[in-house]
Amino acid sequence: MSLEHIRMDIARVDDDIIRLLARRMELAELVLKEKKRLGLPINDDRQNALVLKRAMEKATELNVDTAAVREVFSILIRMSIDRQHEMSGEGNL
Ligand SMILES: C=C(O[C@@H]1C=C(C(=O)O)C=C[C@H]1O)C(=O)O
Repeated sequence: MSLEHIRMDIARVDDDIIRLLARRMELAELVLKEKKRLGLPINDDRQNALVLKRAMEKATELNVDTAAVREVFSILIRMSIDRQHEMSGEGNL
C-alpha cells in the first residue's frame, strides 16, 4: 500500500474515532437524565474505575500501550463529566 493510501485509511480511522466520541458524549447526556431522575451525583468514582479497568484489559488483549489507554480514557471520562455539568447548567465548576 502506498503512503498516500495508508494515510487515507488513517484519516478514516480518525473520523470513526471522532464519531464514536460524539456517540459517547450523547450517551453521557442520557446517563445524566437517568441520574437526575434517580437523584444520583454526576461523578461516580466506582464507575470511573470500572471503565478504566475495562479499557486497560481490552488494551492488554489487543497489545496496545495500557498507560496510554488509561490517559485517553481519563480524558474521555473528564469530557463526559464536564458535558454533564454543562447540561445541568453548572458550567465547568
Ligand atoms: C457516564 C457516566 O458519568 C460519569 C462518567 C463516566 C464515563 O464517562 O464513563 C463514568 C462515570 C461517571 O463519573 C456514568 O455514570 O456512567
